[in-house]
Amino acid sequence: MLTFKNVTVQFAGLTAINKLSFDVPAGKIFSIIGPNGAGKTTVFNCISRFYTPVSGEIEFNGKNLLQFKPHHVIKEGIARSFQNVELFANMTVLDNLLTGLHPTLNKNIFSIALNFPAIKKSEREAVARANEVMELLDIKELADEKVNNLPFGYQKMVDIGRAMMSDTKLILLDEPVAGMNPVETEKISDLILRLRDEMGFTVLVIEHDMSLVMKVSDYVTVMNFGQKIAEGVPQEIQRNPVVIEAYLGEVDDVAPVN
Ligand SMILES: Nc1ncnc2c1ncn2[C@@H]1O[C@H](COP(=O)(O)OP(=O)(O)OP(=O)(O)O)[C@@H](O)[C@H]1O
Repeated sequence: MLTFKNVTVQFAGLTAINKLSFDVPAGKIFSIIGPNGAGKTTVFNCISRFYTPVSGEIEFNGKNLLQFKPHHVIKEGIARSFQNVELFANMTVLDNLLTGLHPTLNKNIFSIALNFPAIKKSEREAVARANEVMELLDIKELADEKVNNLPFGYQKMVDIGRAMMSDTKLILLDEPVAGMNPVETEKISDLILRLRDEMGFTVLVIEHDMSLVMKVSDYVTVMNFGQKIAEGVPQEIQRNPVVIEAYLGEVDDVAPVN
């Protein structure tokens, strides 16, 4: 579904990503791990089209992603949840979810001002989609709750819910459990599995929490200094000495895989 081919990104002499290649298959959970500064967020910023590589290709469903502007990327079916929850704190859960549709709505300001019937219809459809998403997330009773009254774990769910609002195929999750307690982490890891299994999304995750990565991932790519140093299923990654040295700590510290 998503392919990086020899992608290189540089910032004023610093190579943030160096000839990186990987393939994210449709319907899978694919994780990118690596130490701080390895280049993981830069990968997401290339996919979102905030950054443009100096060389290499990025394809999404067979299309050249580099031809698109950031708002077109969303229309192509790629949605992103950010490292820090970026919701409208004083707005309700329902209204925050509705903002997830904003980039895909194609209405001009005059038809909105004149309150054309087509606008009423798309409003109704948007609210219906938000209700569907809240049902999937099991947070329907929170629809009218202001987001800043919710515990952090629920705010993250709303953030992910917003990414589910449009016609999304690939969801990018940037450190979805950063700052969460174990109960919240468990809830989000269950949600990530449901995104794949019950809702049919493909998920690309950046995460430092190894228990989550090992639990949810179909495939893991490991980056260090902008390069891919390993790739495989979680069990292979957990045993790979190069990965252990670069990232996971001493060999003796790594728990055996069940
Ligand atoms: N806009 C930018 N301008 C200059 N340097 C940048 C920019 N974005 C990223 N970098 C640099 O590129 C390198 C990779 O950064 P990136 O944020 O992708 O790493 P990361 O693996 O996501 O790290 P972390 O786990 O700490 O979030 C770092 O050295 C970073 O300082």
